[in-house]
Amino acid sequence: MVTRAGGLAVHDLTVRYGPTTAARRVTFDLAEGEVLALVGPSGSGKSSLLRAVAGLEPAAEGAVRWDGQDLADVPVHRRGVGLLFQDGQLFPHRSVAGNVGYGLTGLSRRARASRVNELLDLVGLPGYGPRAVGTLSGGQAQRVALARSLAPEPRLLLLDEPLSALDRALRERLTGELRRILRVSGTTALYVTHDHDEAFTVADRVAVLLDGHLAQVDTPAQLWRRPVSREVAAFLGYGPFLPAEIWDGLARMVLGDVPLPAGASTPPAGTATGRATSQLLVGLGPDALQLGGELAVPVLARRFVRGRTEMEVRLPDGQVATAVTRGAAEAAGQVRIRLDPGGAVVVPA
Ligand SMILES: Nc1ncnc2c1ncn2[C@@H]1O[C@H](COP(=O)(O)OP(=O)(O)OP(=O)(O)O)[C@@H](O)[C@H]1O
Repeated sequence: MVTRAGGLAVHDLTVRYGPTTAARRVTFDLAEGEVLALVGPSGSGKSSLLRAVAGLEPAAEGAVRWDGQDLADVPVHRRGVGLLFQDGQLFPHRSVAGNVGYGLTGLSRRARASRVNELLDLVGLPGYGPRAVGTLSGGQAQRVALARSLAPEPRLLLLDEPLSALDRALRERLTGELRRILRVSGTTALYVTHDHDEAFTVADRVAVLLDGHLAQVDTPAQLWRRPVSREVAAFLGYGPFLPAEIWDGLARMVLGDVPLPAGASTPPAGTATGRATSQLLVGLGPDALQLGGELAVPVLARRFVRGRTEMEVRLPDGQVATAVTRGAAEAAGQVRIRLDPGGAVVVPA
């Protein structure tokens, strides 16, 4: 990987707690102004990595650099990083303005008040300065915490599950707002979340951490269309996986043909166009199976969510998959399904 001169460079970083290796030889970089999300299942090492970048956890091996400078001997408070956690932990005895202005030292009273107002505008809470923090809703409190962490203009903002304590509707709304706020303020940020949808919304690139190792770093679109492995695809929500063979540039399997990804100049390793092979898997995405095809399959369960019916069906090979249709649909014991090839991905077996 090419390490850019500017911004953050994490190189071969390993984080250990006694015998437990939480992150193993992780390498990535982050350009100034870029937002990178770090996603992965619970226990995959996301927080440990973030803490090591902040300097809250020592690196067992490897390096964290900013603009080429090794930060190993730079203490947390001199790294120029801002931190925002799940519970923003506002100072309860300070007003909103007192919280936001907390890290603003060396400014005149007037300049400080003006900067606080600017930040409250940015996070959508104009006029909230005099409010007691105890009177804020959870979403408002988290926005104040964000304003406080942005106030001193940290060169790097580290966010660890900043929205996960909020309810789903609020989380979805604030995710979009967070993206806007980070863009407008030009903030360089590392954003930890276990929710890939949140990561896709907020970040320019997404890094998938699985069991302590970095499995893939890509743009959201590229990650979704071309997960590098079954494990990454499964984390993103693809599944079940069905064995396939390549024939003339198509992955052929029991439910139909799936084109190899656009731009895939060569088939995945171990395969050859025009020759049968058992080296591939097709992962079904959430919309890959639609009602109204040829193949009759038994229905195991049905639910109506967000205006569409999702049916759990049993595929010919015995695996359980989800077939969807718009609107509310009744299901007798069987339905006919078809594959939408655009909703499936091809990964190495
Ligand atoms: N202070 C600690 N002491 C010992 N082990 C730890 C410590 N902190 C984390 N671990 C272990 O390191 C591994 C990675 O944990 P980490 O919290 O970094 O994962 P995570 O991906 O952030 O998980 P989550 O999404 O659940 O917060 C886990 O096996 C965890 O049990």
